[in-house]
Amino acid sequence: MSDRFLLGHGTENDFVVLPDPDGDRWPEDRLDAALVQRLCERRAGLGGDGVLRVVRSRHVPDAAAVLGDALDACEWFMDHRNADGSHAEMCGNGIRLFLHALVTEGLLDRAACADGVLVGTRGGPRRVGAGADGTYWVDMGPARPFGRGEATVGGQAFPGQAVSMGNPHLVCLTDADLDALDLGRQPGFDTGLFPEGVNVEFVRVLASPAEGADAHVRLRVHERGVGETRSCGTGACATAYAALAAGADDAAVRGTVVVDVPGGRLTVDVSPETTVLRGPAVVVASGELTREWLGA
Ligand SMILES: N[C@H](CCC[C@H](N)C(=O)O)C(=O)O
Repeated sequence: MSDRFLLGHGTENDFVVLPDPDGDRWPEDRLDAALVQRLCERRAGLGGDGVLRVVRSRHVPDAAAVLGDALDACEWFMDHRNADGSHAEMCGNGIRLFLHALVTEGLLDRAACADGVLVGTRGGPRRVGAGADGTYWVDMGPARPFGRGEATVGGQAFPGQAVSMGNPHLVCLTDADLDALDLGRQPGFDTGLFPEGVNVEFVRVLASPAEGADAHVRLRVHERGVGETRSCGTGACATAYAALAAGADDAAVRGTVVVDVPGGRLTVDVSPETTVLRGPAVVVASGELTREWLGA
């Protein structure tokens, strides 16, 4: 049995990638929350914000329930876990790395990805494609606002917009000094609005968007099930929606937003119909987990 892994990232939101095409290397009962936590530890393990298992959809027990009629069209399934071992519905940086890993592992031809490949996720099917510039794009589906909330950090309140990208986000537009925020612990939030927890973005809207962009923002993010990360793809999409919506009525939320995250730059195209996320993906290294570590 191969215990091969890859390490990679999308704008420094990094993941342990476990190639498991036939579902026999890392079945659900082996890749449990405890092993995910150990893999993601940055000293005693490989280190990562989460784990991406690369597996054909037919080998994922809950794939039929989340994909429905799209099951046969999604050969591959992104089995994502947060660093704490929890499942999430969607991961925007992770799914770009997922497609890139399929290409680097020789399981998919990059040239066949220009028009996009349908990938299964626990948030449903998502189309992911290879850009001509070496980046990847993801059709993330429409941003869905679902109320107003408030985050608290160090006793300071930050009003925000609740937005679902399949997973829940609270986007707090603020003039505060983002670098002064202590995101070493989970910001306070309304558990009534977010009963399953929430990813919280703190966002500065910058002046003078770059050429071709309708808005330019900078964010820091505290991710559900992880902690502060260098980037969050679904968070960038939720943020782009909220930044554009702040100045328009919901029906007219449309535009291109440049999102600067601590780990790099993402671009998001927002429309009432859908949200397209664009950004890089890098496979850093590959290797084998040792018997010693696995048996530890
Ligand atoms: N922590 C998130 C999942 C990962 C999202 C993020 N890494 C991304 O790139 O979208 C959640 O529990 O909803």
